[in-house]
Amino acid sequence: MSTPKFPSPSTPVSIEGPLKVLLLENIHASAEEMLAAEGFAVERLKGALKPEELEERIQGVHLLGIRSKTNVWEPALAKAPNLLAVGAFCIGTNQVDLKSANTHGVPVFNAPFSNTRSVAELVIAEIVMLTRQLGDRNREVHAGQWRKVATGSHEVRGKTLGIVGYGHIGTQVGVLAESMGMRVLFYDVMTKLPLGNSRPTATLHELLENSDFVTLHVPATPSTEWMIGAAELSRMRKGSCLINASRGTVVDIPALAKALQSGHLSGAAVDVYPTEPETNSDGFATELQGLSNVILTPHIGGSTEEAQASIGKEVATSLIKFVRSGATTGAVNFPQVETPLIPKTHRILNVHRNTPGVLRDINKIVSDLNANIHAQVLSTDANIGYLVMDLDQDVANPVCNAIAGLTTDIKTRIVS
Ligand SMILES: NC(=O)C1=CN([C@@H]2O[C@H](COP(=O)(O)OP(=O)(O)OC[C@H]3O[C@@H](n4cnc5c(N)ncnc54)[C@H](O)[C@@H]3O)[C@@H](O)[C@H]2O)C=CC1
Ligand SMILES: O=C(O)C(=O)COP(=O)(O)O
Repeated sequence: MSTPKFPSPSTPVSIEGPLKVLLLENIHASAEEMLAAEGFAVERLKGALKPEELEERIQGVHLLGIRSKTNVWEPALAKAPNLLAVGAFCIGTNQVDLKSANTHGVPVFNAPFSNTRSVAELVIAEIVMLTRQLGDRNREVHAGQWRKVATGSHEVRGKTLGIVGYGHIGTQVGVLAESMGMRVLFYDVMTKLPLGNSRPTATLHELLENSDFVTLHVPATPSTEWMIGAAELSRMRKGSCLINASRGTVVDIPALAKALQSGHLSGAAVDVYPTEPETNSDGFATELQGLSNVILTPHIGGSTEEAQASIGKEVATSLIKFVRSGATTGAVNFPQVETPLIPKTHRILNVHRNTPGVLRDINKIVSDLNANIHAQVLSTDANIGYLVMDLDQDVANPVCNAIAGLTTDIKTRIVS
């Protein structure tokens, strides 16, 4: 395990003027509206930022909003000592160095459910498109060719769908597929409740060998990196199809291209790629371009108006609750604390290194100032402790300044 890098601020988080919010990647307007309504100064950009660009733009930012593209790594976090939180307006948080955000006292909030149905519906559409070769037929007629064929076209009814990753998206795909008469298998590293008539397979290989369509719904983790390579593709049934709307690092694309060119696979639908452009004005190239019965989409699985509006509201709500009360419920990398504000008190939020004696030092500061603690909640993880403390208003500032001066302090602020 790498030793965590802790900042040592020695002063509380400084917030002069309105809270500065930077929203990237065309985050839905609902988020900007909610955050601006709180009196925050919101800047909203359409594209993602490269790591070196983010290191520049993040300086002075209190709340950062991203989607799946912008990487938030340690160098950027180290240049944003006043960054309070990151909102990942999506599901996946693999683009954020979660451990570094944790040790910098920065909770990361995402929207774990809001776009799952959108992805599931895209996958169902792609299963039908692939089995009827609609992409090719569509292109041919647009080009003035009339190629009416049944060869290689099949009904989905009675075919087998194999789902890799039976989570929020995979389960919805399974239910929708069953409603179309498909047989559903799934492979997951966790024991899952099979919905409907779906059935788990003991191994990934068992799923690959018994499916007409394989769809991937796993997160980007070390265990899923390149999990579908040449060996796995060769285990898939001849004439079967692969769908990837999870992460680009799950599938070895050159190997997929070879499996398609050889005719081993009869089609594929790919929505995510190992590297993707930061903005819509950038070009894009992949070995899959020009191959027949291959559907290529620009990471739009979650891109519906319904999903984006819902995500915008959900993550903005989490960020506002954290700013106003310190609630970390739902943060993917932080100790979970949520406790109601107490009238006529000032709330101190303190993130510290999880070493013995910190709470003793903090409570000594409080008792030396004869302060009355109305409420105190502490939650810890391996690296940090997160303390929420409600004090009499007249002592909160000196206590906050003294706590921030402790060598174990990571981030301390008073909830205004
Ligand atoms: N293309 C797009 O626009 C979108 C892509 N996604 C991607 O889809 C992924 C899945 O989303 P959800 O279903 O909401 O996540 P989830 O966390 O509900 O489900 C993921 C499932 O994968 C399983 N899993 C993890 N590692 C595995 C492995 N090595 N082998 C087999 N199963 C494994 C987990 O146990 C879990 O059941 C997200 O992490 C994200 O990367 C999500 C939304 C939109
Ligand atoms: O929700 C996810 O994890 C996604 O991949 C969606 O990504 P996006 O918000 O479209 O950049």
